[in-house]
Parts: sequence; C-alpha cells; structure tokens
Amino acid sequence: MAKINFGGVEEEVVTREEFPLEKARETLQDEVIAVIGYGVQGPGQSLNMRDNGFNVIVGQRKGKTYDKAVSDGWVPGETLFEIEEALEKGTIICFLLSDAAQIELWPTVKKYLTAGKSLYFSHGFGVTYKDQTGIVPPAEVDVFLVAPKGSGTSLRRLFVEGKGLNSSFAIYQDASGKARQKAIAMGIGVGSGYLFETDFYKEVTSDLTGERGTLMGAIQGIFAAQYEVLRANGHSPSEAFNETVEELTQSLMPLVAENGMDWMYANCSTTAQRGALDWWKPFRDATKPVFEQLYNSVKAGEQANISITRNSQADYREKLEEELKELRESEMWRAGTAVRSLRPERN
Ligand SMILES: NC(=O)C1=CN([C@@H]2O[C@H](COP(=O)(O)OP(=O)(O)OC[C@H]3O[C@@H](n4cnc5c(N)ncnc54)[C@H](O)[C@@H]3O)[C@@H](O)[C@H]2O)C=CC1
Ligand SMILES: CC(=O)[C@](C)(O)C(=O)O
Ligand SMILES: [Mg+2]
Ligand SMILES: [Mg+2]
Repeated sequence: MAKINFGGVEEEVVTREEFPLEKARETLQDEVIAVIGYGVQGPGQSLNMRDNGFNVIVGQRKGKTYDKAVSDGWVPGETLFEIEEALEKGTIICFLLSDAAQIELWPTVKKYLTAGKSLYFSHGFGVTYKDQTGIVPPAEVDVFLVAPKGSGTSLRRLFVEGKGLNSSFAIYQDASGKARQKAIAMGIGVGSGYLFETDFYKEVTSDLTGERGTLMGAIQGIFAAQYEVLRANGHSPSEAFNETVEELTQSLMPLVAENGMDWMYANCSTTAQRGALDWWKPFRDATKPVFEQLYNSVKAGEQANISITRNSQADYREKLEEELKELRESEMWRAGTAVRSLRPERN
C-alpha cells in the first residue's frame, strides 16, 4: 500500500502501479466472476473486467436488460445465463442488483454460496442493514466490496478513454485468508483509479449521505433555489439557466476538477472572487444543519428503510418515473434542454 498525504492526513491506498493488472489477473485466474444484475453497475463492471482479460459471466433475468447484455456481446449459454445458472457457475458472485431487489433474491443467492466461494458487493447496504434486509452471508465464504465512486456509466466511459474512477474497498469476512487480495484484484479489474480502504458501515453511510447531499440531492435543491429567485426577479429562463447550471457544468466545474476550487476562482474576475469568498461561508452555515439532519437519518437506518420500502413496491418504477418527469418537465430543466440543443458541437 502506498502512503499518501491527503491534506495533512496520511492514508494507505492501493495504486495501479503497486497492484498492476497482471497481478490482478494472476490473483483471480482460477475464478469465474459472475456478475448478477445488468442495471447500471453490472454493465460497467462486467465489460471492464472482460476487456481486462478476466473470466466473467453475466446472470440476468430475461427481458430488456438481458437483450442489452446480448447487444453488448455477452453470449447466451456461454457468457450470459439466467441468474440461477450464473450463481451456480460463479465462484465470485457479484451481487449487483438494486439494494431493494437484493432482499428478494437473497435466499436464492445463499443456496449457491458454498465453501470457497466469494460474495462481492458494490455497496455496504445489504449486510450493514441486515436487520432490514436479512442478508447474513454464510461463514465459509469471503465477503468483500468494491464501490466505484460514480455511476457505472461513467466507470465504463472513463475506462474506454483510458481513465478510471476511484473506488473504495472493504473486507467483511475473510474465510480463505485471501479476501483482501481478491478484493483489491477486483477493484483493479473493474477499472478503478486508486483504491482506498473502508468498512461496510462507513461505505454505506458516506454513500447514502453523498448521493442525498452534494452529489445529487443538495445540488438540485440549490439550483432550484437560485433559479427561482432569478425568475421571480424578472430574469429570462435563458439567463437564469445559464447563470445557474450551464456555466457551472461547462465552464467552472471542469476547472475545479482540473486543479481545485482556488484555481477555478483564480480564473474568474476579481469581482467574482470577492463575492464568492464572502458568500461561501453563509451558504455552508445555512446548509450544514440539513447535512447533519441527513447524516443522523442515515445513521439511524431511516434512509435505508425508506429506500427498501419504496423500492420494493410493485409499481416503484412508475412512481419513480413520475418524480423524474416532474424534474424533466420543470421550467428550469426544459430550459436546459433548449440550452443544450444550442451548444455549437450539437449542430
Ligand atoms: N448505479 C450506480 O452507478 C451505483 C450503484 N452502486 C451499487 O451497486 C448495486 C447495483 O446498483 P445498480 O446498478 O444501480 O442497480 P439497478 O437498480 O440498476 O438494478 C440492477 C439490476 O437488478 C435487476 N433487478 C431488479 N429487481 C430485480 C428482481 N426482483 N429480481 C431480479 N433482478 C432484479 C434489474 O433488472 C437490473 O438489471 C447497488 O448495491 C448500488 O447501491 C454503487 C455505486 C454506483
Ligand atoms: C453513482 C453512485 O455512486 C451513487 C450515487 O452512490 C449511486 O448510484 O448509488
Ligand atoms: Mg456512490
Ligand atoms: Mg449509492
């Protein structure tokens, strides 16, 4: 493990240099990696592992996603199977169904977790909230996770571009004495940038906080608040959308990604810098109580409970679609559609 100083705190992390792809392949050469589920993480991880030369099969029930797997080059009867058949053939079972669906399939998965096999997650959810999920792995299997810090779609896209998303990894159960090596090898195999270690509890609590917070929930909330204030004061949708979203995603966030916040600030006017430096703390102070409320709710298991309850309902997809439609059909995001259609590269 490489010791790296993260802002004054030393952490041990795994880089691709110290755990090269060849070593990962060697570690897993006798394994059949069965990716169960072909939603968002399933395609990203399985295709990256296949392209990296691992022995991968996919297990997916028949339907639209099964057909997508076929069009991605998985061959029925050779590398693509019904879930139970893949569970039987696999020695590392990658449980990549949605967290709610994992509950329903768990009794089936458990049947195939014989001694010597491994159970792999990309989330600490199932075992951390075992009181709610009933997921308690048998003692004689290795249990570990690799959680890519981003969408499976980006995991695949970045891999194809020769880049990589960072991932965390964690060991829950080490029956073989080799769980750690296997977990790291899987992390390298799915196309991670660097790997940092965590545990199942910390993975799920940070993940549920992040996606409800700055990554997805808070960002939409703050966009909506600013957009609404601008519109209420007579600004056009074009002006409000550009000043709230388009400039951020197209101009300023790429600068933050490249070299940090002060670098982005430094590339803006002194007027903008003065205002940003004066206003970031009031925004922090206003939102911090909401983040604290969120974290406490995650810690109490409430967010897991909501996610399980809502996503287990028979009509959850229709209801989800209604809520996504509300976003899509809001003035702000319809304005966004128009703005994107006018990007020079789209013509
Ligand atoms: N979406 C993402 O990019 C990320 C997801 N994760 C984690 O990875 C895991 C997989 O998540 P996603 O790829 O988002 O899953 P998903 O919500 O896209 O579902 C995956 C698959 O589950 C199948 N499925 C759903 N209900 C089923 C049922 N009752 N029986 C059989 N199959 C069923 C669907 O057909 C789909 O192919 C989760 O633990 C998630 O928290 C981690 C990092 C990012
Ligand atoms: C993409 C990711 O890492 C998330 C936001 O945590 C998820 O999809 O669950
Ligand atoms: Mg995440
Ligand atoms: Mg998540």
